[in-house]
Amino acid sequence: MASDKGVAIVLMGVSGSGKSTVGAMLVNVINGRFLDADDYHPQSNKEKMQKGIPLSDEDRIPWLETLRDVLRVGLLNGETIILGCSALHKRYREILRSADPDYIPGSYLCVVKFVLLDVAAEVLAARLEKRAAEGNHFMPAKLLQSQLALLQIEEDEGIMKVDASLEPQAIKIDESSRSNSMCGTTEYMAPEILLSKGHNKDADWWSVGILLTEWGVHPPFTHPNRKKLQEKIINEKVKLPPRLSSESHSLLKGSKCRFELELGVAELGLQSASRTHRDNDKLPERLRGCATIEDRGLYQMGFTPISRVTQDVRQVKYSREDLWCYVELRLPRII
Ligand SMILES: Nc1ncnc2c1ncn2[C@@H]1O[C@H](COP(=O)(O)OP(=O)(O)OP(=O)(O)O)[C@@H](O)[C@H]1O
Ligand SMILES: O=C(O)[C@H](O)[C@@H](O)[C@H](O)[C@H](O)CO
Repeated sequence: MASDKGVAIVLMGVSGSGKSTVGAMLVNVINGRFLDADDYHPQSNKEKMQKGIPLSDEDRIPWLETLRDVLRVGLLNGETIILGCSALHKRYREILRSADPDYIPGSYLCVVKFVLLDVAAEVLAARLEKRAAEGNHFMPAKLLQSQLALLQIEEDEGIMKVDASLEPQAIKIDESSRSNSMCGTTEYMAPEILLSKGHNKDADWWSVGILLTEWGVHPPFTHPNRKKLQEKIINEKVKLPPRLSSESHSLLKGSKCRFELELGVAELGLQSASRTHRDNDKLPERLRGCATIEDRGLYQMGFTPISRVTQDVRQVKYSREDLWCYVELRLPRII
């Protein structure tokens, strides 16, 4: 089951950014296991770096594939793994993401998450020189430039960036930190995503609200022209038609409100979709096909992309009553 899959947090960054230091601290505060990618380098890679020669793709790819395999075993066992790994380039991160057996390449929706430890070059150089002087690491400071030259992240990847030039105790890795990634289906996107203002999990609540409105009433924002659609989402308010039942009104006016209907549904509602198979016996016969909403490949921190859910809902063509019945059955978990 997708919901039983573990999660991997890859602390990434160039040499000296603090992957081992921060990783060791992080496992003390979350119930997880720390893996240091350096421990998986073959001796030949270490010797090459020791000689001051940067690794090539040929050196890195088998190493990353080994890490991928190790991560996969952990994920399938439901573990939380913190991996300290440079993962400097997108092509390297894609190998690590493929540890998630359901990962669709290029989607970046995956239980393997990346956190970039961001440190100014001069701070890095000072750290590495100090470490080299202490003589307890194979990586020479002179390789720093080649590492910085290779480091590249793309906005779409939704990588969390943390300021790791601070003292280790002051470094905050906060899941609620704002992301600037923009991916998904426009109809379900919150205004702050469209405005690239940075967003947090509230944006997921917005999407759930849109979904429920679509199920219960009609899609609140539609327009054949994408730009016009975006303008509508940004500028218009969602209205709840009075013809809905009082039960539906109270559902839509749940306590964790967001916009005018204020659909108060937490991210848990999205996670609950993954448990659909398990709960099927609790559903009326006519609703059991709703299991098709499960798509293990499309999870991101327990997030089921709404577009996929609605697409499946449309395909099975349930009546509005059926859908409300389905939503209400999920309610105890959703709110
Ligand atoms: N936040 C920090 N503040 C000050 N010093 C730090 C900090 N983080 C790490 N260091 C020091 O910098 C050096 C490199 O740290 P660490 O080994 O954790 O980095 P790394 O990213 O794992 O490096 P590498 O990839 O080369 O193994 C160590 O000497 C460590 O004590
Ligand atoms: O991709 C790489 O070039 C390597 O992972 C390096 O980053 C080293 O392993 C590490 O920095 C040594 O400590």
